[in-house]
Amino acid sequence: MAETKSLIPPAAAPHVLIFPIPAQGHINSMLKLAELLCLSGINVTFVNTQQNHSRLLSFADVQSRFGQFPGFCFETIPDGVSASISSPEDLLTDLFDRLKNVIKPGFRELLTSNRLNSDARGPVSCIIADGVLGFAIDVAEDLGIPCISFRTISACCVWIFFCTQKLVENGDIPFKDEDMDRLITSVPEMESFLRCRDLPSLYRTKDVSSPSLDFVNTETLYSGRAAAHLINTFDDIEAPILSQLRSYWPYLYTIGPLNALLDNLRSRTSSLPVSSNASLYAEDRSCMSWLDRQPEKSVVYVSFGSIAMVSREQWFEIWYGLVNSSYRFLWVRRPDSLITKDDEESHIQAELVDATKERGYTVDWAPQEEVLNHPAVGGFFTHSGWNSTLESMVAGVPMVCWPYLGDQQINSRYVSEVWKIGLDMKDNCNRVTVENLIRDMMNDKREELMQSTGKIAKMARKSVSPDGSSDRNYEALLEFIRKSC
Ligand SMILES: O=c1ccn([C@@H]2O[C@H](COP(=O)(O)OP(=O)(O)O[C@H]3O[C@H](CO)[C@@H](O)[C@H](O)[C@H]3O)[C@@H](O)[C@H]2O)c(=O)[nH]1
Ligand SMILES: C[C@H]1CC[C@@H]2C(C(=O)O)=CO[C@@H](O)[C@@H]21
Repeated sequence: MAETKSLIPPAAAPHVLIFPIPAQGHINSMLKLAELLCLSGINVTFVNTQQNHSRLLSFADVQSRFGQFPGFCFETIPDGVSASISSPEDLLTDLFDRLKNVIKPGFRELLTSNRLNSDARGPVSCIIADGVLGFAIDVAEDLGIPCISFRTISACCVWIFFCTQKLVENGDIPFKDEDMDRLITSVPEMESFLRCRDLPSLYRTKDVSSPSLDFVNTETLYSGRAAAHLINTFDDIEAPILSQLRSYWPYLYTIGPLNALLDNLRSRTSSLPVSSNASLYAEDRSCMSWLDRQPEKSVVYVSFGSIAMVSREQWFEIWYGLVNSSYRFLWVRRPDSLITKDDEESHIQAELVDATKERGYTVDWAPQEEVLNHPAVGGFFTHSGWNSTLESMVAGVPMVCWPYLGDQQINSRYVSEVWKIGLDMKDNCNRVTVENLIRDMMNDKREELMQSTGKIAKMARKSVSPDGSSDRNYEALLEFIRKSC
């Protein structure tokens, strides 16, 4: 990978505009890409919606992280602030409405007004937009510049969305029976292990033309119009799927795990220690000193990402399961993640509170990448969001997976059946299962899990090191961006 000594881009450097959908998992990976491009001497404008931008300014030190790059700047567009969200269905519907009615016109206005043109960095020469924002491709076409589509989920999930029509023709969806363990054979490369329950959660609908599934399918097909495609994955773990996708998307650059690629480029180009914090929530760093006091590999880290919501019943099953497993735990309880009904009383058993004081620690939000790399952490109880999955792979930490929505159902199947780096608790949230799987991860099945975890972590590091697949693809991406300027 070419080194860049100066952080000031040359006068004729390309100007890339990066645009994620307004969600934590998407902003995290796209900000990593933004930093990589800055380190490679590219000018970058990063577009956030207003609300997320103020949260980033409040909770993540993005100003000092990006202040060192004179070629970088943030822009904001309106987001259409929504009422409080009380269910995952509301969350998706609300997001899709805001994308259509507020964010899309705001984005077009930003690019077609003079706001960006008076910029000393020159006009935007290329857009990198979230893979589900097809309208950005239209805007790029109107401006006569290329749009690169960045899909932030796993390649295996993208591939399933590609196969929706086949799933319908084969009668696999909508599900006709209650047997969620039925094998699905119409997704090439997954015939031997894909069950109904492993399909992305959007397929759990009686209506295959439901707005949410329709949105994702339409966007997946539409993104074929993009000039190139990025996925935050690496070839070693998803090779068969990637060769299928490459027959549709010839310029598909796999550049993951982005957190590891960024660490590598940072260590080669700059000596400043920088944090990757891109949190939309206030991080509680007190958990790091708590971890410092725990024995090596003794703690189960528990976090279900930025979107998942748990019912009160699930919350208590998880809590009992953790306590009954007897392992130490650090649990991220995002304040907006617990679904409560007004009439519910909170009788928390003293035994739970006492056991938590003794061997548990809870925070609203944690510095997750640091936590996963802390020597005291021995396992990750996760919702299988794609960033969390990659971060765990890189840190070499085995997982217990409790998938919630979207790609998480298929990610957890790959974790348990293909990569064998974790155990899948899908659709089965009760205290006994939690207890048993935590014990399996931390003790009974630890040796076999650690063997595969070690192998995958090594592959991940190799892919981002000089001449690894992701490193080479990143170079090819730079070449593509430079040619388009
Ligand atoms: O206490 C916490 C919890 C999480 N994180 C970070 O937040 C991100 C969470 O991302 P992810 O694991 O992908 O989960 P979600 O926030 O749920 O992400 C959404 O976006 C992802 C990328 O598209 C999808 O894979 C998920 O299914 C979708 O829910 C990760 O980088 C974590 O390191 C923290 O920093 N602190
Ligand atoms: C909020 C969800 C809608 C689309 C995103 C997605 C994708 O297909 O890229 C999957 O799950 C979530 O991350 C997003």
